[in-house]
Amino acid sequence: MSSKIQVAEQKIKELSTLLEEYNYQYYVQDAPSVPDAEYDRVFHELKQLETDYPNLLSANSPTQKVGGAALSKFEQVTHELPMLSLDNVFDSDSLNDFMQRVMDKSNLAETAFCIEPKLDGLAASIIYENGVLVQAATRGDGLTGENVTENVKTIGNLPLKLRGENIPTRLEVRGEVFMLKAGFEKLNKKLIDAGEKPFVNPRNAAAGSLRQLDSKIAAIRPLAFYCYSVGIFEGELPNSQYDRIQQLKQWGLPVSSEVKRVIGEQGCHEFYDNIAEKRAALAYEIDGVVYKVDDIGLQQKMGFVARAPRWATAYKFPAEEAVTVVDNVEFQVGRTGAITPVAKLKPVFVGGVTVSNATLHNKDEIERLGILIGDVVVVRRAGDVIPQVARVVMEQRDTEKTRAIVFPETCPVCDSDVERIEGEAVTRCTGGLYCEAQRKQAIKHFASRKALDIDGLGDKLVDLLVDHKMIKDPAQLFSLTVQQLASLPRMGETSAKKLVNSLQISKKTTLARFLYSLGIREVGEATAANLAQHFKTLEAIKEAGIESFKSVSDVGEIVAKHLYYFLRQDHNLEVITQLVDAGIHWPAIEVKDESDLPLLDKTFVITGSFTAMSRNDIKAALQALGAKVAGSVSKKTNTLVAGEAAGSKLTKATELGIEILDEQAVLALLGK
Ligand SMILES: NC(=O)c1ccc[n+]([C@@H]2O[C@H](COP(=O)([O-])OP(=O)(O)OC[C@H]3O[C@@H](n4cnc5c(N)ncnc54)[C@H](O)[C@@H]3O)[C@@H](O)[C@H]2O)c1
Ligand SMILES: [Zn+2]
Repeated sequence: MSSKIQVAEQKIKELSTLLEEYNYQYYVQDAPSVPDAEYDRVFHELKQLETDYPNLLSANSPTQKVGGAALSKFEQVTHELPMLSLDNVFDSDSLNDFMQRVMDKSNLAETAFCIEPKLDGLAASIIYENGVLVQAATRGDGLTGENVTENVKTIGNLPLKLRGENIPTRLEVRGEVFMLKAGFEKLNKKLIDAGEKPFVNPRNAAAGSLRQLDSKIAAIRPLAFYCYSVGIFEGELPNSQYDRIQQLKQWGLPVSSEVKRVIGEQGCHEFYDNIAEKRAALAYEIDGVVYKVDDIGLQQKMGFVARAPRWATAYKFPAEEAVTVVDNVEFQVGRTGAITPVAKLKPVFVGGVTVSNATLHNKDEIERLGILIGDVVVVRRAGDVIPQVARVVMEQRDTEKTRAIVFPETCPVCDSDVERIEGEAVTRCTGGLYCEAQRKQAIKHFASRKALDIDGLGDKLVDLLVDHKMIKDPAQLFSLTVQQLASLPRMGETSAKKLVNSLQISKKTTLARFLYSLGIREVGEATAANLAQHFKTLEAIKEAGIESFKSVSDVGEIVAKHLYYFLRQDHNLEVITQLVDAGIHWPAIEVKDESDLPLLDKTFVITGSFTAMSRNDIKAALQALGAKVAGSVSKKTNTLVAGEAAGSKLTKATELGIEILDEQAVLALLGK
């Protein structure tokens, strides 16, 4: 034997063993370790070698077999007609070759094809006797399948009894058991919540659900079925694949509404493009299109090869999943300070594009995936969705080459500390005002209406100022000159002067607005007002500890921590000092003793509309007298202030017997 043949023989052995292992995981365990594209690649490599060295082709080769063996825990069913697989093509040239072969055989210039979506589930054979469902089986190895009658009977859209006329006395329909995408998501969520292992994809979820010994479990799984062919039958059926499917539909059997009959190549390509576009929006997964010769006579004339008919082929969509390696993990800081780990991948072609980055979202996701740098991973890109790491191929982990993903302790952009608050998935940079990644966002917030309310400083202008490196933080706004501003595109001297003027005006503010303007996470206007009222001075707030923050109304553990960490960053403190140095000031908050707070510990709710005072002003005035102002009526509410057109809150307050004040009464209470 020449050494070349020996090498080929060795390779064939290797590939066969690998495919057998993949088949076992896929068909027996319902849990594939590699994406279909990877399986198909190995399969085609083996097929090519066997074509090149026909003497090395064994009848036992995975290329000659269908599926996996039936599990012995099920009763076995012998198929009267073998259930085969389908040949695959991946490009339009190979599809054209297939069409050409059909046309050569048919001696017709234009042949009719029945085109069907290639449903991504598992094949089943269902036998009806005198219109009654008597047996259902999986494909198994094509000759022997598993008896899953009781489970199939639980499938919602499948009739137990056929309806209509001329039903064959015996009829075997074949089709796909699959799971709707929405049902799959729900099922996986349930499994995860119950601490169980989720399914890799809807196909495997359908297979795992159908092949349950307990039909009660199958019954609660969201399975569906579509017919796509007829096996054995005793009775009359049309002589066209398309007409047969329509006939099945008339007997009450579910069929896909996408099935079409077209003539010639042109129609076939159009159908493919059409459904490829629709794919993401379909309620179920499809992995390609199946082209079948429509004329049953011609089908019979063309016949079969070992594992597939010659009269049909599947044109598979570009794979949505591919295998690659994680070279590194980098950390990106978003506009709001969220730190996102991003996997740097060995570039891989998936979902029609080359992908070299995939987001890992956050720490929880990293833990869920169990991913390490150097791991072999499955990357998924479906439709326009950004690429994700779907899972780690644990079988291929090389512990010599992998290392853990370590989250940075400081922000990779500004070096401030990062925080991750318990119960939150996101890790954030606490640099806030200082962090370059968050700069624009921070300045826009600072200038916004409820913050410093800087007239004329819109989002676009902030972008320009930062892009032109004229400001780095809000404090630098106040040293901008008319000349500098006027040099910006689309900015005349008049607008520049106006802006400098409104910056000047904005310096006079309140402590509450100032606190709000700092953009501390989850510190909204109401919280800022409560903080100002509680602590009275900026100094007191800077010195407060977590517990002390928590004693402020509306401030819980999380907000307290955000406040505390923000004010522990030297960078942030510097910006605050610069702002005060730039002249930002506010009136001192009077320290009132408790006798000045007649509404202390009283909870008010305000609803409806008012004429003499705005709702916000009423709120502020009540708070100044020590009241708490809440958003909804509950047993804890003491008083409801109800203006014009008050609705459900008024009803509820009346039901609970809570004191109700109209506009006049509240004005009197406030001494206005
Ligand atoms: N990831 C893995 O480890 C792994 C392992 C084994 C197999 N696989 C995948 O499974 C494929 C092989 O499986 P297969 O033999 O079931 O072949 P297949 O899925 O490529 O094609 C045949 C099957 O298509 C289904 N089908 C859907 N719509 C149909 C329609 N309208 N008409 C006819 N049939 C339709 C039927 O179930 C039929 O049995 C591989 O190409 C690979 O993608 C993956
Ligand atoms: Zn930062």
